[in-house]
Amino acid sequence: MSTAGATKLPLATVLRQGQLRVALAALLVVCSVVTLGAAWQLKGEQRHSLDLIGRSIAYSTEAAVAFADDAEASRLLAGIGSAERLDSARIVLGDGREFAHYERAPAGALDGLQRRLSPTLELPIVVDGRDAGRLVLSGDAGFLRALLLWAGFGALFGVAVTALAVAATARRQDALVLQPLLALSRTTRSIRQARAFGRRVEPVAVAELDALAGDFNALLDEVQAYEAELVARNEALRQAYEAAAQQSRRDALTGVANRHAFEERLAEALSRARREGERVGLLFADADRFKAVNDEHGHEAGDAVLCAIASRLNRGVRQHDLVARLGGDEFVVLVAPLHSRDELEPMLTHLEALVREPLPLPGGLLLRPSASLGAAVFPDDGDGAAELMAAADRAMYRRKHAGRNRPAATDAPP
Ligand SMILES: Nc1nc2c(ncn2[C@@H]2O[C@H](COP(=O)(O)OP(=O)(O)OP(=O)(O)O)[C@@H](O)[C@H]2O)c(=O)[nH]1
Repeated sequence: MSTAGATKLPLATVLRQGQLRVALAALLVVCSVVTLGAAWQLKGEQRHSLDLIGRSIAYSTEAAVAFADDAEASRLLAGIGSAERLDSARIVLGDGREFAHYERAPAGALDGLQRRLSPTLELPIVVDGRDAGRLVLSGDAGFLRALLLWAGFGALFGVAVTALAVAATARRQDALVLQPLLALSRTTRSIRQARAFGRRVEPVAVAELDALAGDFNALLDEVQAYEAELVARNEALRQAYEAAAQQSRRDALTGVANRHAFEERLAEALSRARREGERVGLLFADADRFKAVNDEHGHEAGDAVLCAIASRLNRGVRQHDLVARLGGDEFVVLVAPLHSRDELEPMLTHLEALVREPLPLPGGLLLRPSASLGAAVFPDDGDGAAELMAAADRAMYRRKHAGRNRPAATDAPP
């Protein structure tokens, strides 16, 4: 049976309706059986007593019939009939004539029904050994009416007691079954909405529901552990990604920015400078006679010189300037923002002096690295990155050819 789309009934309604139906059906069956049983039993008793009353009347009226004293017969019928609460009593003679008659007065609205329910009895009246007539009696069904009334009251009382009992049972079921189920439902919803997997369902009194709550909490334990594992994995991945991203922007030998990172920063600095109307300085540095260092002292000494140049350039620039190695023995410095190109010449001199500091190497070797630097300025020496790089490179070569390590003019006048 599919219940998709159908109106959903609350559990409380289903339980209460079920209980009420069962209780009322049981009440109806009990009332019916008790009432019918009592009626059947009473009717038997009444038939028996009507038989005794009939015999008594037949005996008492025998003389009146024998002497054709209908007045006496009627008096006797009325006396016994009213004392025994009969509906009616008649004496009918053998030729069919009514000899004497008693009829009680009608009793209320249900009198007709009562008379229909009344048992009847016919007895012969024997005078001197021959049939002189017959006695026709109709008993009193008032007891049946009373019984039906009592059954009705009993049923009403039973319905009231049943309703109270169902209400009390429903309250208990509410506390033991419905409320825990509703709490489980509320907790599930709030966990789903807030993704709060740390919440737990409270233990409950009913064993099966408590087992359900326990299973639910165990499931939450697993979800929480799984979520924590995912968070840890994500964090590890994020850190690995960041380290890789950092790594991809660093020069492996010297640790300063590589060409890729430098080109990005230069492009950003130029677009900002265009927007804000600022200047950007670009320094190009090339180690002097570096090949000779490699050739005379070995590749490791050459590497040490490259690392020293990188760290000395880094030491000599402002905090927000960027030193990068383009490759081989070539370095660049991004000076941004630059307020005046006059700032560059002292910077070049300072950096060259820093690079020239003696460099002790393992084995007691003492080298004096040197580098030639040239500068270019945006927008004076070029509008784009390539033009600026070329201008700075030219300035560096002029300086190098003018005599390594000696200050040289920049590519364009200030
Ligand atoms: N040790 C080392 N040497 C490198 C590295 N990359 C490039 N080189 C060497 O650097 C040298 C570059 O020499 P050049 O710039 O052509 O010449 P130079 O001797 O510096 O001459 P000038 O610039 O005219 O003074 C070459 O011999 C390259 O083999 C590196 O990572 N480590």
